[in-house]
Amino acid sequence: MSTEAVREGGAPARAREAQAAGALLEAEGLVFVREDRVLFEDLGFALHAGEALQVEGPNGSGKTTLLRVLCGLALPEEGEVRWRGTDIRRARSEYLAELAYIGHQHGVKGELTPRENLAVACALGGRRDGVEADEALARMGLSGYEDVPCRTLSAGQRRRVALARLLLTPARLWILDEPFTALDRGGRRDIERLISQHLAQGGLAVFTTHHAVALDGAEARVVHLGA
Ligand SMILES: Nc1ncnc2c1ncn2[C@@H]1O[C@H](COP(=O)(O)OP(=O)(O)OP(=O)(O)O)[C@@H](O)[C@H]1O
Repeated sequence: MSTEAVREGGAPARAREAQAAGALLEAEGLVFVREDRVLFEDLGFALHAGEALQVEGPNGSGKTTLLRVLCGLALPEEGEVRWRGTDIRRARSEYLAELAYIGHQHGVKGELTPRENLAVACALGGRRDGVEADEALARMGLSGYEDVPCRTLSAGQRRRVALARLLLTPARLWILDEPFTALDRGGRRDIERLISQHLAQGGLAVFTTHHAVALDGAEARVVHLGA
């Protein structure tokens, strides 16, 4: 059985206090059991505007599962996730309108070009004013690759296409599963800056990673899963 420790986050009472103080994303008393194995239990935290949460733990400890619970894609045995004080199961469409989720499988379509992938993402998830797709691709180091099929790009370049969506999305909450995977050092730094800017503008971010992360002007709180 996996054990779970929460370095930051904690008791339901603390989550309720944080809500009173204006927390946007709250988890309270989350329990998730997979085939008799407790991945996490009594897990809670509260995130305010401008705050980030880093989910750490060894392979198989439940990081992706926790992100899926936070997105409403997996149901916990117990506990609830609230956005702006309302259980996400009761305010699903409002929650999804403010959420950008980039999963481990990042969803970039290989037969589409980077430009087309971003057009689809914007059609589905909305678009932030004032940023063009080509500008986002350039910022992610993809100038010159706008019109090639994504299947011809490297793993790191495809990950950059996926992350370019973050420059275009109007979403307030970013939930990112291993955003640094396959990126070189410059790419990792770009994503750290992107997350930092998002937080500075009042956004929230939850991410998993096996890397040390250096945010500018902010420090991510840490939830550690597993033994
Ligand atoms: N669809 C599924 N059906 C059954 N078991 C699953 C499923 N998805 C994940 N698991 C199991 O749940 C556990 C947690 O998986 P999860 O993907 O959340 O871990 P993780 O911490 O994200 O791992 P990694 O660091 O390898 O990405 C693992 O033991 C895994 O085998």
